Amino acid sequence: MEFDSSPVFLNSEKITRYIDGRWDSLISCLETSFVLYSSDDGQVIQPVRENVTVRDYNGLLFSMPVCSSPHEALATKIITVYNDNHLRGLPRIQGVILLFSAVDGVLKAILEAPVITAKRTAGATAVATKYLASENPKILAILGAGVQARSHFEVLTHLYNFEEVRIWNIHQNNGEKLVKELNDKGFHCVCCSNVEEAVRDADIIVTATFSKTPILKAVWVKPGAHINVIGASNPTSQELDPELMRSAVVYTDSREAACVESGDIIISEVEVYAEIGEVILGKKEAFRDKTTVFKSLGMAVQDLVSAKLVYDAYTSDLQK
Ligand SMILES: NC(=O)C1=CN([C@@H]2O[C@H](COP(=O)(O)OP(=O)(O)OC[C@H]3O[C@@H](n4cnc5c(N)ncnc54)[C@H](OP(=O)(O)O)[C@@H]3O)[C@@H](O)[C@H]2O)C=CC1
Ligand SMILES: O=C([O-])C1=[NH+]CCC1
Repeated sequence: MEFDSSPVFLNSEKITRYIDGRWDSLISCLETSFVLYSSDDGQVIQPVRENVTVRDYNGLLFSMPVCSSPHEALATKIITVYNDNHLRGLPRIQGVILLFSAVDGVLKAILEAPVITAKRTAGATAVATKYLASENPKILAILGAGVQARSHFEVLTHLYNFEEVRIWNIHQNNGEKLVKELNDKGFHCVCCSNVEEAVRDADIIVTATFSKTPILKAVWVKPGAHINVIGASNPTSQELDPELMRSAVVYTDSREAACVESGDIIISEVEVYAEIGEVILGKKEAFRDKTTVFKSLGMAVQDLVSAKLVYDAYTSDLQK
């Protein structure tokens, strides 16, 4: 029997070709992944990710396995997160996603992780924002000016027509660089010199930084705003002050992960009200008129559905 076992290797450039301009398909896949995960009927098996600390170099190694029966697929994302890599001129997040057939265990593809991680995280935020933000949001504030800030800008301006987009970054020159890059493409964004100025009256806020301590305070946030908390993905880091966490209705992607991984939840001692999948399933309410927090940690099933979207587009292109 002939058996060609070679998996395809999809680098960032190829992935970008098959994922760019496909926000609606990606958002729809991610919505499905939230539903499958929160259905709790064994269709998705996703343990809490493992991580190893690289103490000497301020690094982490994450391993994120998952099986999705409806997709007949298995995946594992393996990434490193090195906080000081900007000093080396390297990305802080690197790695690969391995995509297997669940039917026979064949490794189908190896995909570079950064582009998918950027897009699927922003796409997941888009799903949460669609359910939790007020109708017709006018002001968007993004805290951070890195990879996630860019992909969140892209997806949220795809979904909404904002009157104002404000960006704040710890190093203002990097914030200004991003604002210039976006304005050169025809957008109109402003760079703010402090967080309070950036979030004043904002309807939607994104925190996408590597801060370990809170950067966003309750007193600065308009009641009823929706906040997507993307950073602080470990039990000792926070992006939001505990008062803000306690005054908001808190949603997350995975309750099981949030209770062991999210400093914003653990240190603030808040209850998770619902997984976003439970809201989509109609099991829990979406409080659009209250201040809401979506604590995003990132799930392997999001990587699986996104990798599959790219792989399927690539293989159907080959058959043309
Ligand atoms: N929820 C999820 O699914 C995912 C979450 N993440 C998390 O999102 C966050 C952003 O990741 P990503 O955009 O890829 O990273 P980048 O390195 O591209 O950007 C990081 C941003 O954080 C800023 N920053 C660094 N240190 C601090 C600090 N002490 N206080 C405030 N801002 C700071 C950086 O500013 P400057 O460059 O000027 O130093 C930069 O704007 C990280 O916490 C990461 O772990 C990432 C992937 C998925
Ligand atoms: O889900 C993910 O890929 C990550 N979450 C935190 C860092 C990377």
